Amino acid sequence: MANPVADVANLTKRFGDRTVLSGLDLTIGRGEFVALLGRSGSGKSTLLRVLAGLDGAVEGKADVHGTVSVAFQQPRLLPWRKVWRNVVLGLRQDGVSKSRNRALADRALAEVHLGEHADDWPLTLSGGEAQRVSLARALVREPDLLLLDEPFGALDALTRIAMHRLVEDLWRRHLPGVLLVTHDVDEALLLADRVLVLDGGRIIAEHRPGGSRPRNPADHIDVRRRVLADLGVTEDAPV
Ligand SMILES: Nc1ncnc2c1ncn2[C@@H]1O[C@H](COP(=O)(O)OP(=O)(O)OP(=O)(O)O)[C@@H](O)[C@H]1O
Repeated sequence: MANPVADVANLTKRFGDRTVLSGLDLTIGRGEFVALLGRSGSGKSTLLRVLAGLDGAVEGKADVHGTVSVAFQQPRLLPWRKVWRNVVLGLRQDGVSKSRNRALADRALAEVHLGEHADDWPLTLSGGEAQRVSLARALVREPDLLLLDEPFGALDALTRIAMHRLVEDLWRRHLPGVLLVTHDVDEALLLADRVLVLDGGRIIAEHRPGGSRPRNPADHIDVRRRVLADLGVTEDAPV
């Protein structure tokens, strides 16, 4: 693949005598939105942590070409810092001058439609708003690769739909690459160019829902069935 944003080859990760990732290969192209599905404990979060540079003790290659940011299932905001200060928490390590912080925070918060909440305290936010602050904190670094670790899992159904639209819109406008870990097959079919299934420490299947966006998962019933079969699920039940 030309000019990939992430390049993983023959990646192996062990915890003690347990091998979680085993010779895994994965390339994410510039401009691609990739979703990763897999059973609980299959190593999805482990792969994200390795790509985020949070866990370097691996064999093989896991290169990200550019900046990488992560948003997790829980927003992980510091309650004693105002919203905008939470957004810029990671910028110091990037060597960004403190004097630019407020402007960068305001811009990232505007991207997630929370401009008016910059001076609020995190505990006054709804769950969906807190998750959008977490997203702004990831966006403020202008990532080449955005890693999303089940970021919508804890949200109610309506907020989740709004977040899907927001993330798809952000990706389309200016995110070079997205890797979304999810348990929700429909979410993967809605958002991703490629849906990957992780099992036994490797990617065992790849599906491309295709079609025009915004998508309707109901238009992709055949792909859905194949993905579920790869996951070892025959019923239309949550994975
Ligand atoms: N720091 C660690 N020390 C030991 N084992 C770990 C550690 N982190 C993860 N593991 C193990 O690695 C395996 C994969 O974990 P991981 O969190 O990557 O799975 P996952 O696919 O993200 O699961 P889930 O869908 O439940 O979040 C699990 O068996 C887990 O217990």
